[in-house]
Amino acid sequence: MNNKALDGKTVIVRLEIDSGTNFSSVVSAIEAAGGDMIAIDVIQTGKGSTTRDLTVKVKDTGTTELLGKTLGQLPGIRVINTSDRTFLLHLGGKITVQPKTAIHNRDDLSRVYTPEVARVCTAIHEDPSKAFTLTIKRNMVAVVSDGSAVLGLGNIGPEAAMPVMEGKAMLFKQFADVDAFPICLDTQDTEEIIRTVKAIAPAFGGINLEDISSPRCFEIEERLREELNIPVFHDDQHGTAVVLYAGLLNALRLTGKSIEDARIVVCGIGAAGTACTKMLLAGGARNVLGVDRDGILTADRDYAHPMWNWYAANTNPGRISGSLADAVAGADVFIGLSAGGILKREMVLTMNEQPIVFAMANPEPEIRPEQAEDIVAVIATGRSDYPNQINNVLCFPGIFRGALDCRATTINEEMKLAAAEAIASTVGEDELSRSYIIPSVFNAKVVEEVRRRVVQAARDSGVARRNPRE
Ligand SMILES: NC(=O)C1=CN([C@@H]2O[C@H](COP(=O)(O)OP(=O)(O)OC[C@H]3O[C@@H](n4cnc5c(N)ncnc54)[C@H](O)[C@@H]3O)[C@@H](O)[C@H]2O)C=CC1
Ligand SMILES: CC(=O)C(=O)O
Ligand SMILES: [Mg+2]
Repeated sequence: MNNKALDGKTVIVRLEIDSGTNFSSVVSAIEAAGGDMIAIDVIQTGKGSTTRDLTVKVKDTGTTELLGKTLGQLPGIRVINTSDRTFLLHLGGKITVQPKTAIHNRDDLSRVYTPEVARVCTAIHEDPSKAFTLTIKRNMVAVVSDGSAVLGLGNIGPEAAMPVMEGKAMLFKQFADVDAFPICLDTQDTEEIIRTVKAIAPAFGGINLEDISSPRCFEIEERLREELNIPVFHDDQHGTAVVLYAGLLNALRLTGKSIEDARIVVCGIGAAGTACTKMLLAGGARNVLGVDRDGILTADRDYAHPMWNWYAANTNPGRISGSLADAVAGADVFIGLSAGGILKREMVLTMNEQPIVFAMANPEPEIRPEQAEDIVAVIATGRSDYPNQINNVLCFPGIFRGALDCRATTINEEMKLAAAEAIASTVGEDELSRSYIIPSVFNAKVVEEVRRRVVQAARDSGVARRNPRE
């Protein structure tokens, strides 16, 4: 994986500098290592030394490492630590739990806690549906991962998955005022995950499964959907599919292509790639080719992965076989949900006229926009630092806001389609351009419109348990 993708761009180096040391040697060492000093803060001054934080712009991880080494070799200087701004932002985690009211006196205490709280417990015992009105269940979603497919980083385990899940919880709160709590499980056993999620479900109004690898993710989601009466949504499958579909509708509109006639290559037939394909087929696509590590999936082969047999039977009508390069030649659309850097410029050059490239692997896309933007009609990635961010963050806050507001028992196909149409519709005809096929995550209209249409779809399809006030 490319380390540049993980780099913080600015690092803070804390130095202890002996009195009498010439500071210009520090500045020269930073420049020699390829850094650019942009600020100095004095943290502490003592008789024999001063502690300073230097904020330095760096090009990549290599520069950061060289910086620490070079400065550490200077006489009279000790490097206390080097931390980039991203790491500083993660110190102690990114979220907290806060009470809604303060406890000022014994009267407050006896109402929030014992003895008065017992009356509320009894009321819920008599009518369990009151958990929705009298507990955090009404607005609380569990973000559950087993750390097995974290972004494109792979099976890095539950502790390492936490920063992503905390990030998802932040996005839920900021964009849709949904309270969400990250739960990273120390098991990758399908049955144990199902049992554990069912056991914690009473506290939650919805379950957002995240970064669980395929094929286990399919069974886990299916079983939990059957066995729980709250929405269970595997974000990497359905959140991604909803946003992909919205972006593709607009990119096709811009290029004058039709979904029925477009040759669409989906690379990475895992959780996201499979769900995106299902949505494309439901939307009318007739010429989809799936590609994974062993090449194009074809019905001429038998796969150990049961979903791939389904996939091969429902795509690739011409039973083409071959590599990613073979699949991409003559294609109208490339959708990458696989691994960074695997789509080469030479391959893009073989695509049909006005090619559409959605390189959605995170953190490193299948191809960087700067490598292809001059030869494509539209390019999108999953990242926040390029235009056209096709990322499930455009979907999951609004779809859960809608589902919680109408107390939906599930999130069904009708609600997903409504969410996709809502996202696509927030880009007006006069706004649509090659660098604006999908709204920004900061466009407040997105969550509101997704919520509104999702509530309507839930009501129309009979899964809403209440009619929310507008
Ligand atoms: N932009 C977005 O909103 C989203 C992006 N993603 C990204 O998509 C990627 C896949 O995520 P999931 O489907 O959740 O993971 P997954 O582990 O379920 O599936 C990944 C699939 O990609 C295949 N793959 C890996 N390297 C490949 C290669 N060199 N050539 C062809 N296929 C290859 C794997 O064999 C596997 O089938 C990740 O990078 C993830 O960050 C996932 C969800 C949302
Ligand atoms: C965006 C996201 O959920 C992923 O890359 O896994
Ligand atoms: Mg994910």
